[in-house]
Amino acid sequence: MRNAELFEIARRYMPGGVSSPVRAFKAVGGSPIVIERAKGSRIWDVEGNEYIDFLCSWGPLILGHAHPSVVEAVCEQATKGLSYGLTNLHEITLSQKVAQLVPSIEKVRFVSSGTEATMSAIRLARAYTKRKYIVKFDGCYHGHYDSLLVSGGSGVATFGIPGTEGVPEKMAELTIVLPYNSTQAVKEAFEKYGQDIACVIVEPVAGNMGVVIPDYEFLKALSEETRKYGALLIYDEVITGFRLSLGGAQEVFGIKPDITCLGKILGGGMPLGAYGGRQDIMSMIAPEGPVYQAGTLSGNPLSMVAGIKTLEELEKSNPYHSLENLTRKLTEGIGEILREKGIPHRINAVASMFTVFFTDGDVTDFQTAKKSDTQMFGRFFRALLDQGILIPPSQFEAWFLSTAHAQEDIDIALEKINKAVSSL
Ligand SMILES: Cc1ncc(COP(=O)(O)O)c(C=O)c1O
Ligand SMILES: N[C@H](C=O)CCC(=O)O
Repeated sequence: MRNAELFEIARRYMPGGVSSPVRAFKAVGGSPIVIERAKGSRIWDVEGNEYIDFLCSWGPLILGHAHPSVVEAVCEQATKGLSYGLTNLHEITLSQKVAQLVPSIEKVRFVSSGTEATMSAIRLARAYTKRKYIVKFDGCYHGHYDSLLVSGGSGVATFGIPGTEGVPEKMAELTIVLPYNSTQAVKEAFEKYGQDIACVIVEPVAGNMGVVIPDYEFLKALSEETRKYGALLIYDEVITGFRLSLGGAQEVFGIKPDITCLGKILGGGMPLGAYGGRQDIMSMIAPEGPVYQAGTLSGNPLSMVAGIKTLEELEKSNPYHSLENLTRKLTEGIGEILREKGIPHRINAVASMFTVFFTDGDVTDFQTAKKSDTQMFGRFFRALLDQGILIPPSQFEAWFLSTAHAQEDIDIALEKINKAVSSL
């Protein structure tokens, strides 16, 4: 069956035909492709069309699709049991590895998604500080937990959804939303509400309004203000963890948050999230402390072995420098193509994640990201798809590279992007 026919069936039985809104291609038009298989840097739809994949499952696949050693570990584990409901050997290995790699983490709790990680981290911060308010930033996305949907990025931004439908007003009122990269706004908020703020949660490099690079002074101010007022600093490293470096954004910027949320790469393509931090904070979690958080499938052995193998591969090859170089070649090439055609754009890139914004102004926060020409992005997306290039189906998301992408993929991709842009 063809993509469109299958998606019609999908629409009949799943809201919007999808399991997560961003997959519906609504912001770019046309019918979504339906995926059959993937390997390395390539992905194929049910019609047999091959694409070079820069979506990379929204970030987890830093080793590319179906990396042999990850697949082997998962297959081997599957023969030994899919879930135990009790502590397993692999959880112990992965917790040790996470504590060893991520500078701020002494203890870690595994959950099944990034959303669970941020939701639980907020609960923990509120319990630790005995305060109610949380601070988040306009255009940052931290999963779909009630308190964090306010002014969210990702699909909330893509579809222009307020993010508060179904969220009790009393809950939404406890979230203070500030502009990303505004040190002044942070200082003013702390002057006004400082004694009631439990935590600040931030994407240390924003990925969900498209990639936005943090001003170092802004990150420093978050650290200083939270410390000064006794609030906790939560780094949501669900995207940046193990993507910017083995120790994540906190290692790159040399700033230790109080709590770190992880996901995506941590599970190497299997469902996995985690939150961790200092001993004194983490010991508030049940059964050591009074903050309840649990999960039937938490610490699932398949996710654990996929995560362990992924981190081992990253440790072995330390691919960050070459990933960044390859990303630079791609972004410089795209920049050249767009410049030649006179198409206004900005490209924000950090390590192996980047976004091409169709705007003639710098993108430093959600307000400036929103100035992008989303109609142009839609045409660009579809022209690329026709050429066999898959990118995130929204202006407000990040493209990713993996270690499976080779120079040859970049050369082919640039040729195809050139053709696509000529047809716009
Ligand atoms: C920075 C960030 N935090 C949290 C989440 C939520 O993770 P998940 O989709 O696994 O619930 C995402 C992505 O969805 C994310 O990009
Ligand atoms: N931007 C989101 C995560 O980073 C996209 C994943 C999703 O919502 O399905």
